[in-house]
Amino acid sequence: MTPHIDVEHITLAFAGKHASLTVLDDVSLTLAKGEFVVLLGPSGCGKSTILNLIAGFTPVRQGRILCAGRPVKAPHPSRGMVFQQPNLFPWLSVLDNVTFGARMAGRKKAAADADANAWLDRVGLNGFGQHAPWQLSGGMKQRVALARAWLPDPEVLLMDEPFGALDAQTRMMMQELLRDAWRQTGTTILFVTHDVEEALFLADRILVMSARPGNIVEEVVLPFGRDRDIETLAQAPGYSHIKQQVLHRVRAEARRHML
Ligand SMILES: Nc1ncnc2c1ncn2[C@@H]1O[C@H](COP(=O)(O)OP(=O)(O)OP(=O)(O)O)[C@@H](O)[C@H]1O
Repeated sequence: MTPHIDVEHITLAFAGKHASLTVLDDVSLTLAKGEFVVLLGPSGCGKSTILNLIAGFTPVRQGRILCAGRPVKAPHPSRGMVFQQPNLFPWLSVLDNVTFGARMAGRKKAAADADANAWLDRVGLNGFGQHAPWQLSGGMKQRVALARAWLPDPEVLLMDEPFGALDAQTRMMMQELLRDAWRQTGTTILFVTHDVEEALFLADRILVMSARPGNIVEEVVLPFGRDRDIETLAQAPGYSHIKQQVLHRVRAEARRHML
């Protein structure tokens, strides 16, 4: 089967003041259509850089990236991005934040509003469309960011530690909400986190990266199926073993980074 996202032999260095910094060294990975893949790895190993390359924000210099068989050359609405900070426009209502991109792309307001309201409903924000961002909690703002990212019906969502700034309870609710939305839409997702339990709950497959220069050093296919209960997943056969395996690898790479 042709992969939906195909990252082939990417090497990338950033120019520094005195020398260049090689961040990615011959990285290859693929995502199948509708797959949920989580990237884990030490700080600075190049996880966000991979997302930026796939999004088209950072130009590919060595290697190539294909999305649905076509080379990625620039950002495109079919590849959405969600960041740790929701980055809402403070002067716009929740509804106008969600529809902003769609309206800039020329969609009629009534149609965009109808779709945005359906998304606000889906993320549990029914009735909040006319609120201002400052009237929302951190978790609610991030739900707006999810609705905004999903509104153009992207084929791929790139998520850079989207729940990293949330408290533990809110984070769990957001993880459940994300899994539900993903299962309904079938969007292909590449998700970056430092949290191994988050990865175990969300992913079909986990990719562990080495310390910089980053490369994929381990791939773990999770055997838990797609019906997962966040409260009982830890009792699933193999969970403890896989958690230990992934944690061990991530910590070993992080230690290597510190040396
Ligand atoms: N535009 C840029 N110019 C120069 N250096 C950059 C640029 N973007 C990233 N870097 C450097 O590339 C390396 C990898 O950064 P990146 O943000 O991809 O890491 P990360 O794995 O996502 O880290 P973290 O887990 O801490 O968010 C870092 O050393 C960073 O300083």
